[in-house]
Amino acid sequence: MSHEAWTACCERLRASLPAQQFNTWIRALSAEPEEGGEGVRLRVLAPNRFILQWVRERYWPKIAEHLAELGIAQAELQLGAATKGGTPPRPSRAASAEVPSSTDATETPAAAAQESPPAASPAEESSTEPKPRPGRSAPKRRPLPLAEDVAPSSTLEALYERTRLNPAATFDTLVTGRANDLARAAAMQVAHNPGASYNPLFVYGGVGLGKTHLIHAIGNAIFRTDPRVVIRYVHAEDYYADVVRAYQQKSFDAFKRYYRSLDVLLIDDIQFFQNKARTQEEFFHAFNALTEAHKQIVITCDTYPKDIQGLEDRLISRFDWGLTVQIEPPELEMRVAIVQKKAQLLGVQVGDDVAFLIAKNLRSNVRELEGALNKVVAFANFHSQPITLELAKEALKDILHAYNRQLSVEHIQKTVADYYKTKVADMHSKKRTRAVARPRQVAMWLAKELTPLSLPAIGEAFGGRDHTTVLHAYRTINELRLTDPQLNHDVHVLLQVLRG
Ligand SMILES: Nc1ncnc2c1ncn2[C@@H]1O[C@H](COP(=O)(O)OP(=O)(O)OP(=O)(O)O)[C@@H](O)[C@H]1O
Repeated sequence: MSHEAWTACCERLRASLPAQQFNTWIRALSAEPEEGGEGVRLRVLAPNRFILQWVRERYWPKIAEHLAELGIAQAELQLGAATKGGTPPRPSRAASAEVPSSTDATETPAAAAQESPPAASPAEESSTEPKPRPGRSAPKRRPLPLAEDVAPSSTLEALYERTRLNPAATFDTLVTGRANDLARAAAMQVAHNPGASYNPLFVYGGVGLGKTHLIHAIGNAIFRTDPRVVIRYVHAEDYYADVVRAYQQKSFDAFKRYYRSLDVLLIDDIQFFQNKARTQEEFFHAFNALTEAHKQIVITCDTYPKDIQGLEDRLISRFDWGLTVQIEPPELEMRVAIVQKKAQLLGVQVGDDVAFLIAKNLRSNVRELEGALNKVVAFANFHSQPITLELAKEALKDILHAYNRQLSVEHIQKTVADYYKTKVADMHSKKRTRAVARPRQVAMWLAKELTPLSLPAIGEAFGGRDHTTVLHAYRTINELRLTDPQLNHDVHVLLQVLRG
């Protein structure tokens, strides 16, 4: 009776949980009647403490409720293996991990490019303080340990918090297509075998194409397999801020100890190390120490290693040691799939026609796709209407209008040059005086907002500039719009003029 109840309970859980969660956490459990029990008492067994703790925190109330409805009044969750009925299926150590989303760890936001010297800027103030843990003895683990137990005093939440990972960015929530399948496969390999496969794994690609998502997915997968692995996600700007702080507070020992104590270092947007000599030096030594100890390093960047400007050769050559993979802009089908996946994650129904509308008009980056979907969902909520094609067109009319008018970059450049009384030729020139550079940045910003062109294509139209220059201009103007009323007014007027 109790075995049947357990089977029925599992069926209910299978129906109510995402497959990944069910396969990872519930299939790992087994059940047996308690000795001397009359078929109404059940011991549910978890094969290790990690699973025990996770199931207890997340699923046990629901499991107990189902069992009660199925006539099992007393059920207990314990550590142990089933003594009969075969070995329960073990959770897969494969990398398609799912980390429950109830932790409050947040993704470190990518801030705008910063070329200023390392003074105490707000970006540094808000950066994450390194957290050296002097009491922690150097790990002697090769290979990384299995998930057999977790120190009872450290809750999973606390361990997870230290990683700075975003629980929503997993392999499960990452849509795969031609644009990222190699990068994803390499990332899964690394997650499966940290420190032993590709070290470093270097992922590069344009803005908003999922590089950050991918390295969080690696971290989340490793954490799920073994929460004792010391993982840290850090944005390169925060690493830089940590270096500055260590310098100011003369705390380099603590800084070094902390970064070298990691088992997995996930460092995002390494192009921010450009021309920051001291940061590069520190990173060089941390890199060497970690790789020598077979600790895993994963790096993301917006360009191929050899194309990063202002980075020391010895660092660039090290980036080549492991595997370098690119993420490309997604093709239409993949963009449609991404919109649908994001809608599913938001818990909303979006028809193929709406997904297609968004995917067709927003081509260059996934973040924009997401932004458009959010706009449609917010619009529907606000008007209490279902998401139809008509509603989506209305919600996105600004974007579609810009797209349909096929505004050319040339037209934008001419309009901006007229407005600022400069020459169109200055849009292409290498001149960097403020009077020329600012209108050029405004024009780049407008080109990005009002045309479906990619950053490299916009850069090309502005005298063959690199896409990072366009990105920098875009971020600069976004920031200035918040702090400089005159510039904000200028942009507003130009938007009106160009949108007609
Ligand atoms: N293949 C994908 N499947 C699902 N979501 C994706 C995919 N690619 C990107 N995204 C989503 O798009 C958004 C932007 O991605 P992400 O921040 O990882 O880009 P990035 O390449 O790191 O950008 P940046 O260069 O600005 O740092 C995120 O919300 C991410 O979840």
